[in-house]
Amino acid sequence: MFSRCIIRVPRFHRGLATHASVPVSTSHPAVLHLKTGQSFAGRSFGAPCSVFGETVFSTSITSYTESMTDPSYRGQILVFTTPLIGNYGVPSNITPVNSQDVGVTLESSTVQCSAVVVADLAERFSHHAAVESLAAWCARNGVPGITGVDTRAITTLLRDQGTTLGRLAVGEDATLPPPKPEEYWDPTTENLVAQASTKTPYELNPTGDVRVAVLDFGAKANILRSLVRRGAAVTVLPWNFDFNTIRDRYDGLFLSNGPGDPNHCMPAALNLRRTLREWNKPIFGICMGHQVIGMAAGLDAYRMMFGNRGHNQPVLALASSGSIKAGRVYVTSQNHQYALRLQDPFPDGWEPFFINCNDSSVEGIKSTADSGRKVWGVQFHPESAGGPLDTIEMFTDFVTECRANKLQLGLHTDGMIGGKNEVPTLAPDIPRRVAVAA
Ligand SMILES: NC(=O)CC[C@H](N)C(=O)O
Repeated sequence: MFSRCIIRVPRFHRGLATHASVPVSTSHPAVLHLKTGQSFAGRSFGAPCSVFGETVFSTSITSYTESMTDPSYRGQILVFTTPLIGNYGVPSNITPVNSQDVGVTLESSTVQCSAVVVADLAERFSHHAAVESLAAWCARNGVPGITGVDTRAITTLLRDQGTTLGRLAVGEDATLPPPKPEEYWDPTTENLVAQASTKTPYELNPTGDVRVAVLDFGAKANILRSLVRRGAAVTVLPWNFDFNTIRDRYDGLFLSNGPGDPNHCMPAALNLRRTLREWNKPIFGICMGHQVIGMAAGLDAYRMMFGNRGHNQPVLALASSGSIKAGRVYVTSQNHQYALRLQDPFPDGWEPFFINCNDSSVEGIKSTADSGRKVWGVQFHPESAGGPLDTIEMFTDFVTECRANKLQLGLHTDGMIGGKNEVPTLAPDIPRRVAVAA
């Protein structure tokens, strides 16, 4: 008998199902204006304020919490193409103390994007780890959102016109005419990396057996976790710190992701050019870090039409290295607006590593086998958070190379820089987030 279809509706966990602080039906009106002239009216949620930003879309179907706390989204109004957003709420962002402690559960300590645009905000949420709704979280972090707009139409426009400056006008502002073209704020004119980077060096997992310095352009927490989980002692440095002044203390250098135009990072690329000339240990860069490696190698970083943001970007490996096999396609997590220009010939000592299967943009570069160097850069995010873990072993490859390099050089022996367990410090006052065994 099929007269009654029984659908099991999961019970909301521990009474955590709530309504947003202000139900959308009674919230303020909101309008998303694009500099190209179109406007989309909906209802506001989150913080009741108006913002400017660069309007971009992401095709990810999960992980709105990770995307929104990714520092690379700084200055951007993030449009989710997935219609229902907020249905699993937001977890606590305080990390339980364990051996992989980098201080946060999500990708940074706060919401980084300027605003979010969703078709259908879920005001009720259900997840065992959720502690609040998306709307309440946005409100607490001063970030406005708009719901009830046709995100398919907005995405089609952004795809056809390219990434466009926008204004999310909320409340009374929503009744005003759209800003004039010259009134739109362009976040890429600012050095967003300088805002997102740590201001002072700090260490994670100082008892790790291999020492990795991280140039922080706005690093996602999962990048730091991925290094720490593989046993690295990590020193996080401000984006413009000249690593050359301390490089002899390290077994490897990592360059992180970061927001905005990579050309603002030219000072870091120039420092790196010297490192590449004079220091022969493993170097790995992700996204902004990859672009900085490319600029140091002599490649040009250009602005793409609408970039790649999502968790389903296929990339083809053109060379084998470590866990990566030439000829294989890997599905990757991405969030970028700029890319390295493919040029023929490539600079001496360098080769393309990956290419995007959709738009043929450069997805990775590496030093050639005969260059004597071990340097890799990838435009995508092997650390995921969110997205697929197809390329996560690139972190193992990097830390393994650092370790092998250290063994070759004999740095593992006692007597080097005060003995193998002593952590050389940059300055006595570097704060240490010391790992505590779980
Ligand atoms: N995720 C990133 O590191 C992004 C790099 C750079 N901001 C870009 O948009 O291309």
